[in-house]
Amino acid sequence: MSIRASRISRRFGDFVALNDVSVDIPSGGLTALLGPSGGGKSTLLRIIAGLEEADSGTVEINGQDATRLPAQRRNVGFVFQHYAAFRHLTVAGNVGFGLKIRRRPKAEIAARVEELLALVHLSPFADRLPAQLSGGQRQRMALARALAIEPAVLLLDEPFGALDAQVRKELRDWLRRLHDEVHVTTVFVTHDQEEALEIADQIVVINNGSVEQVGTPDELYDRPANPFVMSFLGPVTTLAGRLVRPHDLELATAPLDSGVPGRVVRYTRVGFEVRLEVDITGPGEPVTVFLTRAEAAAHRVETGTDVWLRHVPGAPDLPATGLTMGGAAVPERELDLAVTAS
Ligand SMILES: Nc1ncnc2c1ncn2[C@@H]1O[C@H](COP(=O)(O)OP(=O)(O)OP(=O)(O)O)[C@@H](O)[C@H]1O
Repeated sequence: MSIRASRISRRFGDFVALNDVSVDIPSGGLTALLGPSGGGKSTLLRIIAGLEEADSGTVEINGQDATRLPAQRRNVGFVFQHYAAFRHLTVAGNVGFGLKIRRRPKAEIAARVEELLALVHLSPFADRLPAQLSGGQRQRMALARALAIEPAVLLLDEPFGALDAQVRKELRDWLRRLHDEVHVTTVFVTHDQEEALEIADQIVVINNGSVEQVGTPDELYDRPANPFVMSFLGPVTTLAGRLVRPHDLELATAPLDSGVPGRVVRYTRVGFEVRLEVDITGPGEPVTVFLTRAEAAAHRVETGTDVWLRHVPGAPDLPATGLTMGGAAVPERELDLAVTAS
């Protein structure tokens, strides 16, 4: 079931949450709506679900105009970050709830619930209450419940947002595998670029109520349309007026052809990686360089080493001007790298 949102605008008072946004979501794919907090991702998802009305624009689901259809007639399954389970119902009861209110025969409900619990690996927990599950198990139950009604589309709003990093990672791998089995058209909201790059077939980057770029993870990473997309997808730094990625810089300890000279002022080991801060000779902000441990060892770099830097030919770069970080637009852990570009 494909989804087409065309020319969607939505204001809250004077605030423009979505400004003339158009998005095509292909049938059977896993699409991520990615962007900073407050950019409008959830509002767009809620408009697609029918939980929120657009001021203007249309929503088509599978070629049918759904703009005026109430949520319950759009055949969508929805999972939120904080999933509200029925506390007094068992896991099986929660998963089967949608079928029960649709008055499906008992035997059919039982069979479907069993099948779904197996799919989300919760069969042994069928008779537990939601309070007796871990956070990750509860989100899997939420997904099973959303899938129970056989929705045409599955809409997930930061479904793993409240969980710790390890569980998040496990669940996202699991969601990708689940999707490969079930193939229901799925749209999920995330502000985590790694989550989007890792599991989505298509990514829609949304910022300040507008679409910045749409593409596959590789397209976005290799050919970012603008400095915002490039800096949102990962760390960036500036060399000779170009916005580049810190691991796309070549480093040498002897003059390099068209290399920029500088001196290492900070050396930090982060797991398998070495992160350097290089003060450029002459004016300019320090440049961040990421090397593998082996590269750093081969060059014998340490704090105080004189180095030459060059951008690896063919790696993406953009003019460093016009980068609008605007407050919280860039994830916090990227900020210390991104500020060197502003
Ligand atoms: N009901 C509402 N009333 C007023 N403002 C709202 C309402 N819903 C959303 N907004 C505002 O619209 C903007 C977009 O919100 P939205 O939830 O779509 O962003 P988001 O990209 O999903 O962010 P997050 O990742 O933080 O959820 C935000 O600035 C938010 O404060």
